[in-house]
Amino acid sequence: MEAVHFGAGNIGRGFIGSLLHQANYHTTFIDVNAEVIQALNENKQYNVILASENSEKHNVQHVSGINSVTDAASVVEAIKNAAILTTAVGPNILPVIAELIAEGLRERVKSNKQPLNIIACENMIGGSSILKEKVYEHLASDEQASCDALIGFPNAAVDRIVPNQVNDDLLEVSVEPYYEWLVEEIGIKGQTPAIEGITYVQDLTPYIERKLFTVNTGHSAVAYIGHYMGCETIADAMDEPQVQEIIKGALSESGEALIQTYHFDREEHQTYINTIMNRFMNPYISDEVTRVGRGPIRKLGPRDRLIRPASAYMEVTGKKPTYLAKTIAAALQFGNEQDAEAVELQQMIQEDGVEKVLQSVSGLAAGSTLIGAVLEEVDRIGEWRR
Ligand SMILES: NC(=O)C1=CN([C@@H]2O[C@H](COP(=O)(O)OP(=O)(O)OC[C@H]3O[C@@H](n4cnc5c(N)ncnc54)[C@H](O)[C@@H]3O)[C@@H](O)[C@H]2O)C=CC1
Ligand SMILES: O=P(O)(O)OC[C@H]1O[C@](O)(CO)[C@@H](O)[C@@H]1O
Repeated sequence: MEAVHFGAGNIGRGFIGSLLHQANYHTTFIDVNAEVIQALNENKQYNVILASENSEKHNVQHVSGINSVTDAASVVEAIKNAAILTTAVGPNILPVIAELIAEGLRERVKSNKQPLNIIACENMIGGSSILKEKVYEHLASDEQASCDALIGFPNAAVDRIVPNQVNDDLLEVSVEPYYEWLVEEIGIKGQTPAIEGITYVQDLTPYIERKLFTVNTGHSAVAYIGHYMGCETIADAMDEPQVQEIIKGALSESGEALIQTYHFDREEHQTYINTIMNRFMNPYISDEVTRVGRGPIRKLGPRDRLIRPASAYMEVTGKKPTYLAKTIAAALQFGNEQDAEAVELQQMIQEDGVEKVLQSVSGLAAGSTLIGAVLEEVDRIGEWRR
């Protein structure tokens, strides 16, 4: 069975590639990183190491790579024959890969009448649906109709912490033992792919919101507050009592919104939060706050991990959030010369001020309660300096 996976990075190799191998797929990774593609074609295997006491090693075999910059024709050929297509490239890259996927589908549906499921494994709500929209922009209406019959775009949520890392072996990747891959069954065309590790759910919304507004809200709180306080890693930040206080408060606020919206059991949700806090403190992982905070414009978006839970908390409780507002205030301070979005955000703040940025980037109404709450925390932020 052939799998095509876009993005041979941390999640691609360390999570999706590993499960595809265990499910007996040959995986063709598509990437723009020539070095990684060359290594995949030369080595034809790589190791995934579990970041835990025993450093358990999983050897992932039956892999190859195609450089989509230099060999688009081979990507089209691979898509024609694939039994599943997955992505882990980052939300901003989905529109970039859409045209090539459209070319592959255009050729595929002419001769291959087997269904194909395309699963975007990105930290975002509705990733596969957005990818479908972008792909369809490149297809004529008759081609779209053929795809409607055969090509599924089920939405998914993926959860596994895979930090940036430099290993002697370029392909080796160290990952936390925990993982969760949820796929919405309703979007599947044909049989559900038999991949151990995927949990199929009828309605993804409660699960992806629970994941994004707990794991990602919490992780970004640690990253932004920690970065503001001068910490380099998530582990350093988790050692700070103020970070602990803010993350607990932020997850209690997002938790309230989730519990009231989706009727999660209060005790079970607290256990979920505790598990996540322990994952952030995994001593076998070294994760930079700059990685976890990367792309602050995306993360300050209206539907993302900071603004959405803060707005939802206000909707269900009628109160203004304190700890999510502190986290948003810290996100607005996230300067990092290596991060194009961080640079752009700081420029926007300099030119227009925080209030305007919260309107344009976060979609908040001028004079809204949340803007007021964040501005109060921006004024107080100096209190957290170490
Ligand atoms: N690393 C993590 O802990 C987690 C990441 N995610 C999500 O997984 C996705 C990928 O994240 P990571 O693996 O951490 O990032 P990464 O940066 O390690 O991997 C992304 C890969 O995509 C490749 N890429 C960039 N442009 C491309 C293009 N046009 N065509 C093909 N490949 C291209 C890059 O070269 C890179 O190899 C993101 O949406 C992220 O939010 C989700 C859960 C956890
Ligand atoms: O990948 P993003 O959306 O930039 O988020 C930062 C990272 O921190 C996490 O929230 C937890 O590891 C990952 O899911 C993610 O890679």
